[in-house]
Amino acid sequence: MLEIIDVSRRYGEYLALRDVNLRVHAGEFFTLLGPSGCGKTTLLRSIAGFDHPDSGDILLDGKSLLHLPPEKRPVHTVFQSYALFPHMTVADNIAFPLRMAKLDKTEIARRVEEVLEDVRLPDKARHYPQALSGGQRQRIAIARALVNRPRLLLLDEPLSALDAKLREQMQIELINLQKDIGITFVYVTHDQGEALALSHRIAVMNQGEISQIDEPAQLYNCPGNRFVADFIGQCNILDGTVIESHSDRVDVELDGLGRISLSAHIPANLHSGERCALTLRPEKIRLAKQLEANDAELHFRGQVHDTLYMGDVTIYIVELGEGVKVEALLANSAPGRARLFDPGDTVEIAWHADAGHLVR
Ligand SMILES: Nc1ncnc2c1ncn2[C@@H]1O[C@H](COP(=O)(O)OP(=O)(O)OP(=O)(O)O)[C@@H](O)[C@H]1O
Repeated sequence: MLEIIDVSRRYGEYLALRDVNLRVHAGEFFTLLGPSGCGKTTLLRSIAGFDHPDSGDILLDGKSLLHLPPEKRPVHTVFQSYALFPHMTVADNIAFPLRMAKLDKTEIARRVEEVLEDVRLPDKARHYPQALSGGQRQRIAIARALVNRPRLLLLDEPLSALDAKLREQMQIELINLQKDIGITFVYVTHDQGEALALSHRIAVMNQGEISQIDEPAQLYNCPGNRFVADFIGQCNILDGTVIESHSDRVDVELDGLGRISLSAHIPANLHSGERCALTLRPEKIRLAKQLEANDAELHFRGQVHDTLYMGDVTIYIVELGEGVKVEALLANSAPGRARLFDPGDTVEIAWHADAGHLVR
């Protein structure tokens, strides 16, 4: 439905977008995720028409948007700051774009009522924005964006002004709202947790380029490169060298840990001598005083270096030798103690041979 084709944007010397290509499907909740300055807002503004690419094209249903000014594009943007008019009631705020479009009064009233139902605030029509909570204001801003029935809703960090509890509640509401109304969402955030929770697919951006586009679980479990592994969630990144690459497995010498053999999650065309890294999520690691041997697993012995008590879980940083440390995470399901092991304790750790994901 939305196609970004070879889009580049330069600000002076700085290349903010570099040959960006992506496709968003109709009805999809699609997220642009990346650290500050990676270009996600520039891309969103280019879709909205507030910025113009130097090269490339942006198509909606096969037609280029580039020659259209923002107000002529069938697209609406919701910003982090709600941008509601404080002197107007909620109903007047929502009606504003319809009045601009000179719709008749009964049609305006009908649509305002309908969209207030969509965002589940039908009784707030006569209130002023300052009488609403942050979450309610953002829902009204979304209602105002939806009232014109855009083909595409662009959302630029719309929840970042809300506190953590309210944010989670609004995330659930956004998922349900998008499902109910079926409009395509393109969402911008630097918060990886939010992206994983909300999106059908995520484009991870790094320095103006798309690093990987995938579904949340795929991005988390099978990162395509070190940047994605590191940016999404906690991750152990164990450097190594390819010893031998076969059609069905690869042998890798992990720095300070020795040789391992992997038969899944292997990048294509690895060659002997090439540097690589095993990416391994902390919750995939088993940790105990003693672990029974299991042929499917890789076993190591180490010493607890630090512990971090997080309430629900405790993170154990275990030194496996020669300065190689891994982070393992254990749920604190038993009541009472904050940690099972203390710094200095000798422990055994193990992970399934295919639990990690090899990247270049
Ligand atoms: N109008 C502009 N003039 C010059 N440089 C700009 C302009 N707009 C953005 N940039 C630069 O382009 C890069 C990408 O900016 P952009 O706002 O797209 O990043 P972002 O990923 O949205 O970051 P953030 O999350 O901080 O908003 C940044 O380095 C920024 O400084």
